Amino acid sequence: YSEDFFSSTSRLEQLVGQEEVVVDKLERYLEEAYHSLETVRSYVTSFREMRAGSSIHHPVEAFLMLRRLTVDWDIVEDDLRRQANQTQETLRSIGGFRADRPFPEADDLHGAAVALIRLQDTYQLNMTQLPRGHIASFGPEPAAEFQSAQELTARDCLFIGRHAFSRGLYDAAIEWFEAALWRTEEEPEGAVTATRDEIEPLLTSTIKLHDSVLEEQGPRGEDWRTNPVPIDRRLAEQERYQPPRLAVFRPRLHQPQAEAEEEEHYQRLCRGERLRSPAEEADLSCHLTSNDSPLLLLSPLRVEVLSRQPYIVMLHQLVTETEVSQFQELAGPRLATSRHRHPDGEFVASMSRISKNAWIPDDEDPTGMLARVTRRVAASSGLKCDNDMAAEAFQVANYGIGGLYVTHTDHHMAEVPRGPHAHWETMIGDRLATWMVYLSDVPAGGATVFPRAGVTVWPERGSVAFWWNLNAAGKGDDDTRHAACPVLHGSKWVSNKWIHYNEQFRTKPCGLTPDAIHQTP
Ligand SMILES: O=C(O)CCC(=O)C(=O)O
Ligand SMILES: [Fe+2]
Repeated sequence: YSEDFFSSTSRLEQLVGQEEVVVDKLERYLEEAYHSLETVRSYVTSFREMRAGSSIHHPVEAFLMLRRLTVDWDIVEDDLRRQANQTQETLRSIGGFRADRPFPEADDLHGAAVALIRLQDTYQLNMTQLPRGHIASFGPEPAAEFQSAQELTARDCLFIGRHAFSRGLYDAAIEWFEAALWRTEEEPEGAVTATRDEIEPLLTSTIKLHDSVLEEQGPRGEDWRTNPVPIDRRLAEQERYQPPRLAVFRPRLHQPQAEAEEEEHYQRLCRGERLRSPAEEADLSCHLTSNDSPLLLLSPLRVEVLSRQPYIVMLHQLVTETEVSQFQELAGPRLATSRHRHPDGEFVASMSRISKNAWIPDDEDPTGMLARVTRRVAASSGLKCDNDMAAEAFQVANYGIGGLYVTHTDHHMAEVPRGPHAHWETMIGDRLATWMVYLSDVPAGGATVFPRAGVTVWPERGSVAFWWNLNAAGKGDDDTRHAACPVLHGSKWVSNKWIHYNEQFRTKPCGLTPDAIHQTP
């Protein structure tokens, strides 16, 4: 597989530097080309002026004409030839530059189109504003707005619409084709990127298909999606599309959810909606604790309890600004497209996890920073982290625009492990707890959400989300199912440390009941 660009902002930042080199070459070429073309232009102008007014019977005109066709012509020819060489040279130089390093391919553009479709969907972005590059933020802070320097053209909207169509997202395709239509009207004459004639038939046939898919197959399936009601008024008036009463959304927390329901919870939490009632949130609080660790005596943990059951906390400002930067520097060059575990135990590149990540063992950090933070993980969790069986190496992840991680559990040993690492996994036990530090603020989107627990965690640079995936007896708690929301604006970096069950048996015994849970720090 080739390393893509769209799945991480870190990679996109490198790409800006690369494009700049190409643009510098083009700019130099343009300057030289304009210079050469100047002599060609003055030759042309000189002839035109003579034709317009004077007569060849004038001796000066006669002289000038002969000069044009001899001396001047040599110069023009030289300049044209020089320019041809420069064109060749520029092509060669840019070609060589591009061949030496990775440049994006069609897949990257498709990835970016999918990201826009997904962002619009998850955050219910306003379709009259998005094509103009205007988005509003979602987050704990007061709403902010982000305006891009450039806008999407009619052709861009058409491209994205086609993309939505080919993925069976007929509702989104219609919205993008409609956007393409009104964008054509805003484009100045002479700079039109797509025409009505091109878009309208597509829109019409998509609406037809939308309605017939909805009529025959329903609004949602494996590989298609439509609006709940047909676009065609006459079809929409049918009895079956008359909702008897307004469908009210009622969150159902702390119980297994069907896929569509979990998705609904996920999207609402990503947008910052509250799914828990005030009564359910009443027992949440903040406290300071040194968690019985001498390491935290002078600077206790600043714990914000986000959920009691499952126990999820934010440990505010536990990693310093310098450490955060060091994490990113260590991980940057090692980032590779994230993979996920295929049912047969192998790891495959993934559309359910759009990010790049890297694993960094503590002893590969010559500064000793990772080892120091690992000791802080142990102190703040009260768990052993000092060998390979107790805890995994830090995993650092960087998400791209629209980058996400679909809902999952971090524990994965409800079934007996299979695949090449099965023996090792059985020996170390499942992932008891997750310690995840945010290495960046995210201006819009990018929250970590728990659809069943009804919790949204907003990224905060230097702060740590910590939760228990297993109960005290080592059984997986599926209410910890969680996901990373798509990044709407910004760059999201996190680093995880997963702490395993079996090595903790001396300090974390089972509880008095089979379903006792840990609720520290
Ligand atoms: O990035 C996030 O917010 C969550 C990441 C996560 O769940 C994971 O890496 O397992
Ligand atoms: Fe996770």
